[in-house]
Amino acid sequence: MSVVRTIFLQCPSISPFSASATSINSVSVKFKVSCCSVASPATVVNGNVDGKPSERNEVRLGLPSKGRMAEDTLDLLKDCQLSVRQVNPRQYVAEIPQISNLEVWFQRPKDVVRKLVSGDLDLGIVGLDTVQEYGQGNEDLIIAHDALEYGDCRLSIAIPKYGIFENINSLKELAQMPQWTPERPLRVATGFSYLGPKFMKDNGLNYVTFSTADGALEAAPAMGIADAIVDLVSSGTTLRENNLKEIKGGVILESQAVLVASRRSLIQRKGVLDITHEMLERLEAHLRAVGQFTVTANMRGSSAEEVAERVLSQPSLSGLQGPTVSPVFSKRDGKVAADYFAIVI
Ligand SMILES: Nc1ncnc2c1ncn2[C@@H]1O[C@H](COP(=O)(O)OP(=O)(O)OP(=O)(O)O)[C@@H](O)[C@H]1O
Ligand SMILES: O=P(O)(O)OC[C@H]1O[C@H](OP(=O)(O)OP(=O)(O)O)[C@H](O)[C@@H]1O
Ligand SMILES: [Mg+2]
Repeated sequence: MSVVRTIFLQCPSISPFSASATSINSVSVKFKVSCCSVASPATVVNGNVDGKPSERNEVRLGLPSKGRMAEDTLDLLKDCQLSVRQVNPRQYVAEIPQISNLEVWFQRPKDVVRKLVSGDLDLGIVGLDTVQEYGQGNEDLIIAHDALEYGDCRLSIAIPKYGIFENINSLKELAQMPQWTPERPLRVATGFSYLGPKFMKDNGLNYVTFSTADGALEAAPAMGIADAIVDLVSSGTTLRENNLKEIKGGVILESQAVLVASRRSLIQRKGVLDITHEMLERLEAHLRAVGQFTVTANMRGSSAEEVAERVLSQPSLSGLQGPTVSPVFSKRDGKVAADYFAIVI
């Protein structure tokens, strides 16, 4: 448990002369991950030939080396008492002292996914969008934890608010626009060249072409390069500032950071399953504790039982178990007395 912040309570019914609340950093959680068999036939891939794990003894975890996920990932692991120790920031390999036999490798998010597929990494933390885009439905990739509660965004189609799109508010309406023909298809700019076309195809948009771009996609419609874009949206500010809008039925994927594992590694590489358990227990313990607090307050009373009774008379104060009540001793007129009791709930 670590102290994150202290608040002072003002609660007349328990008349505290002081109280503090400490956010709980972890609760006890036990996980069981099991893996049955490899669902897909073994393929020949770099570092992982015929489904056999490559020759190494260490378990490898890939983390984002850059971008917005990099710092948040290290912060989350630190909150789970899994501090990543990097000898120097230019080195791409690091360790987590609490887990022996684990190597941490810093890679671009898309390379974390590619290297999981190739067998050069066993575990990784990236956004679900990156797993889906670069994993392309590969059955070797298993989402071990699907909600690490940061990196929230959605992959969405956006179109201009103006011109021929002014009254278009749904994917259906977009698909039915007479403008799109084999000669003049809907032009979509996206960095998601797997998920974008797949979604359009699955939703019956036939006359569509895609162009790829790495950044500032929101400028493409105004520049006349594209009619629509498929990109990540979080607050919606970038779309708004560029006169674009999302449409009904146009969300391709809801994404946040996930822990992803290679199925073959879980089954075949010694230590991967145990390390995955250990990480899941720590992650879940931390995530479940978010928003829970331990409150310590000193209450006046004639006995511990009387104080406990008053606390328990308010179900919202009882907590999961407890309260713990202990006398607070002070010296008055040369005599030791306990007029107050410390409650912990
Ligand atoms: N605006 C956003 N808000 C929240 N999370 C986001 C946002 N944009 C992206 N993400 C999440 O963060 C991940 C990394 O995005 P980021 O833009 O930091 O890196 P990148 O796209 O790999 O790098 P770059 O954009 O420089 O090519 C994305 O895959 C997605 O899961
Ligand atoms: O809805 P918002 O909160 O405005 O966020 C959306 C923007 O965030 C991402 O871009 P990023 O900041 O990663 O820049 P990039 O285009 O260089 O990837 C994404 O590609 C959008 O452009
Ligand atoms: Mg980006």
